[in-house]
Amino acid sequence: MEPIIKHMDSKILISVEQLSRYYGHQLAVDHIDFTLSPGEVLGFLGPNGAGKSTTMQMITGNLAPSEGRIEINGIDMLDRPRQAKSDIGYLPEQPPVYRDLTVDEYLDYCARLHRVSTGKRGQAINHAKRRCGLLAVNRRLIGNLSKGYQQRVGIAQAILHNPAVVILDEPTVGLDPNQIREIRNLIRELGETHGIILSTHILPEVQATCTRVQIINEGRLVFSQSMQEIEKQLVSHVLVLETREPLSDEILENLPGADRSERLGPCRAKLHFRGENPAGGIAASIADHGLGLVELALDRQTLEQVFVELTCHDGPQATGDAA
Ligand SMILES: Nc1ncnc2c1ncn2[C@@H]1O[C@H](COP(=O)(O)OP(=O)(O)OP(=O)(O)O)[C@@H](O)[C@H]1O
Repeated sequence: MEPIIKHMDSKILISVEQLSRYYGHQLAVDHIDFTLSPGEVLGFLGPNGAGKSTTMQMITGNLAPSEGRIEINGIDMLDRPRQAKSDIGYLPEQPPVYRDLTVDEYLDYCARLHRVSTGKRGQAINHAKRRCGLLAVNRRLIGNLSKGYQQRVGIAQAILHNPAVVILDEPTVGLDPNQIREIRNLIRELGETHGIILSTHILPEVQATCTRVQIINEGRLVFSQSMQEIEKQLVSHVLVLETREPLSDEILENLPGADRSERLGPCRAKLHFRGENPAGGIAASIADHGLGLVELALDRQTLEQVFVELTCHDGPQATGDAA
């Protein structure tokens, strides 16, 4: 059987070095460097106009860089664009599906565009349909399918030619919550056998799907970390406490395990702690004082807060995590 990734032994699927793109005098992408390895699902984030689409168009060989190098699976995009492109599957923000074709007709057309040989075409189409859950809609007109199924057809065309890298631009926009869950599961599955770049504005999507996150702001990469590293940083050391009866300053200052408190109202406060979560002792103390516990929960930092800090002009400056 054909291997799922043609060059699984290659360690780096995408290598981008000092990649830049000017539009006139405007520097839209400013000397960015990054790599993508097999099995990675890279969340590519940034505010509107940050340079995501420009970067993806350059990586997919649809836009010439002003400077820099792009290698796809060891093949230089500028020297050998046809070979480099053959290892990329791309789902643009607007899926390039033809509403008047059936799923089979459309995928056959795409397989020809991707130069899948006649002998392998049937097998490639069936494989893509199976992975994307499309076997039941072979003969349906694409225009009559739900948006979620149309998106699956878009993903199927991106993986038809068995590329090492799949690039997905906002793949869940406009889908309902069930469809979103299905497409996210599909992306996670594809991530096991391909390198994936996922561009999205939906931060919980990144947390649910990606193994690494990269943030671009004003053309520059300002953040690049594995999801594991991010999760560690998002572990909260703050509890939010709410009681039925007012909290006196004395009680607040003497809650067991809390280093410092921040009053949010007469009955509400944030409690900062180091080390183990002291919620058990605090709950017991509140009960001893007969104050009536209404809420005691971790105040979790979210990826959204990280994103805002790095990309909002009023927020703190980006730090040494810049790639
Ligand atoms: N064809 C073009 N001609 C001139 N300027 C452009 C062109 N395409 C993009 N730009 C500019 O380059 C910058 C980066 O745009 P780009 O579309 O890459 O950002 P983006 O991060 O994809 O934004 P969005 O999330 O809104 O799609 C923006 O300032 C944009 O206005």
